[in-house]
Amino acid sequence: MCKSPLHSFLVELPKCEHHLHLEGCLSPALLFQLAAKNNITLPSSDEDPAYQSPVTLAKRYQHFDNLEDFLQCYYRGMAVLITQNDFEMLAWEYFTTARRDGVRHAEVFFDPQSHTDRGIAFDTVVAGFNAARTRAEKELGITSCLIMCFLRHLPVSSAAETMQTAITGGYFDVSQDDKQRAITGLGLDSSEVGFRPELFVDQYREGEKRGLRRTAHGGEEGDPTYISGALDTLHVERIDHGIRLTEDPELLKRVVKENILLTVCPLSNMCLQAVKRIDQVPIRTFLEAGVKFSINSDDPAYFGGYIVNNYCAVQDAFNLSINEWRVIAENSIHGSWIQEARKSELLGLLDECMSKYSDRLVDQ
Ligand SMILES: Nc1ncnc2[nH]cnc12
Ligand SMILES: [Zn+2]
Repeated sequence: MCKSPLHSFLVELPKCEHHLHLEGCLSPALLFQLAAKNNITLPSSDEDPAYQSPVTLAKRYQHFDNLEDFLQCYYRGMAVLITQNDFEMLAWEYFTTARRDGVRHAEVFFDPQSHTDRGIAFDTVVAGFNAARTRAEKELGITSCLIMCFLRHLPVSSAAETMQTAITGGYFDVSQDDKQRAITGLGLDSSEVGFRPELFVDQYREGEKRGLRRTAHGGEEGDPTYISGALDTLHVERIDHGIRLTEDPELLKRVVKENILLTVCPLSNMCLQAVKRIDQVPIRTFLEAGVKFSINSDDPAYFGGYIVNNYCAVQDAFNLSINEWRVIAENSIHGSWIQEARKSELLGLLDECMSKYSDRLVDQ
């Protein structure tokens, strides 16, 4: 709950989430539950005292030194995900929380290599996630799409193999009736510095040829050349994070001109020490320069909150007006990879929300 009188408005605002790692929704409670069910031995107290209980693990998540420190916890925790139902439970936990937070559409990442490397079949992962997506659309009214990420710290040959598995399995075949099996886009995540976007040009070219949507993490810890590299060589339509864009004014102008959406994750940036305080996330700079962005939760189980917590943190730090929030919400809808009819529906909901609250809240 934020201190702002805009709190209920922020909850009700129809939201699109574009930067959410499904594996980043693995709460300490679910991790312990799945470990017990699947007979997975967690690290002993000598190895890592954080794994004593869900409470000690939650405490460990309160401080990360940087992205690398977080990624170690993130990959280690995934060992408990084994069956299709585990992946479904994980995604369902996300969707139910997202609905509570007013999310209407979600474009979610997953990291297949972190599972196939442990001997879990690609289809087990996708089938589990897609079962939750189907249920979320039916029972919660949340539309969604799935974005397959390559782990940039692994050899490019592993990304190439993953791409081949998805192609052979027909997961990119947009003409198939079984739409829930489909993967809509490609993403690029994990350790950024030293793993340049250009390495993955072949996979992205192949994806582009097949009509896949494209995004990549960039400018989270890496300098602005990680952003320009992704635009130039991977032909991405969005940049995930992108906060270091402010260090290159010419590139910032290009991002505006080319209508690139940044998927900003304020609580993540603070937890991973990219910024010291939320007011150092360049929200105001982006709004003033006309850079389009959405606000997202990244890995909510690790970073102290889901999407509304991120909206509230931004509101507490920047005291935005309801019209500035309207711009953010509109840009999130327009930047979504959805059909025009769904966009119109969401814009209609936004209009309703604005008229309900503009009478109640005096615009600052
Ligand atoms: N914030 C982040 N940056 C890079 N890779 C990630 N994988 C999960 N969260 C990530
Ligand atoms: Zn991320």
